[in-house]
Amino acid sequence: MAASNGDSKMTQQGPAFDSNAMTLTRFVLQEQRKFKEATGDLSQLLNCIQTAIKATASAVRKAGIAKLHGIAGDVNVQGEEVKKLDVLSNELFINMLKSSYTTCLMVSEENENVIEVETERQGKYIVCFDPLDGSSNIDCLVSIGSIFAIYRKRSTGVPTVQDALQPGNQLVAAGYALYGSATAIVLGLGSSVNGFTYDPAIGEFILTDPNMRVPNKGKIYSINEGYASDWDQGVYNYIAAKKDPAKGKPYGARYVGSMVADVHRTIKYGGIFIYPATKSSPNGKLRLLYECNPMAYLMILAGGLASNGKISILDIVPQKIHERSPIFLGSKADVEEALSYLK
Ligand SMILES: O=P(O)(O)OC[C@H]1O[C@](O)(COP(=O)(O)O)[C@@H](O)[C@@H]1O
Ligand SMILES: [Mg+2]
Ligand SMILES: [Mg+2]
Repeated sequence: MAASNGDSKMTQQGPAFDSNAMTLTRFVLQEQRKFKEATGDLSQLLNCIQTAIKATASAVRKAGIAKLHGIAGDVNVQGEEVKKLDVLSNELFINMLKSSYTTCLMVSEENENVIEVETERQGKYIVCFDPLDGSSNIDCLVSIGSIFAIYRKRSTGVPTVQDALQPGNQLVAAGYALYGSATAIVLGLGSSVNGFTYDPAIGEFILTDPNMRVPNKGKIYSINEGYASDWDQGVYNYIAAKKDPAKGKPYGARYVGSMVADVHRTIKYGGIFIYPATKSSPNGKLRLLYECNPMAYLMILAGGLASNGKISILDIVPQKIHERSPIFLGSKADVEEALSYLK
């Protein structure tokens, strides 16, 4: 119903939805025509991922209340089992991806082995995903996210785990959802990275950050300094230099502890995000297939860099589905400078 002030654009919920607004659904259809992905398969897949993200966002926003009615694993007042968010989001992603009829294999952080899709529901894509990223931040209501990476099955015959072990330079598309002050999706597809914000008034993700570009150089470094005593000397020297006024204006330090939130800030503001190898974790902590590869793909598509300290993340040929990799990711000049300290 139009507001009484006669402005036909306003409704009681706020500005009326502009029916020409670029929604994520429309954007994907438009983009896939540009680079000739199969007839609608990719749109169908991304729509199903979008649905899993909307359902996860709804569960994230209610998590505190759900806990009021019983802790995870218990039964709440409605007699429903209160699932841990990462279990729930994992089930949502698996169910939505299977029902998209566009995937043949999945890798989830939460599942030890590859997830096979029954033959009658198989499609040509392989999706690696982290259904809930930033798990240490769930209970304190700090931003968390979901991450996905889409590959095409390149071999003929029955899908096997080998089909999932593709380097990031074979990615078809990748993206993440950020459950923060707003719910956002950042999608790397074709030749650009685009950001969408969820509008609850119309239940759609609207294009709000077209053609995202990471600044060539930033003023922020992001690393968990609690492990400083465990870092290689080169990392230690780089971070010390970022704090040393004798070496230029010191950088700000920001670390959320959710990769999606730290990477989103890095794309928006510039700077560098580092999860390095440490003496206790020689390959770092973050997983290659569903954390480092998708984030590296997005950062590089947005004009930045992503390295394991020696080569581009996207050139690493995975050996195992849950293998880890050190990662230096962000503004081109900042990553190049950091790498110069590792030699
Ligand atoms: O607490 P630490 O060691 O700094 O690790 C933080 C990192 O761990 C993670 O939470 C790992 O991801 P999951 O929460 O999906 O396991 C990243 O989101 C984050 O960047
Ligand atoms: Mg994660
Ligand atoms: Mg996770």
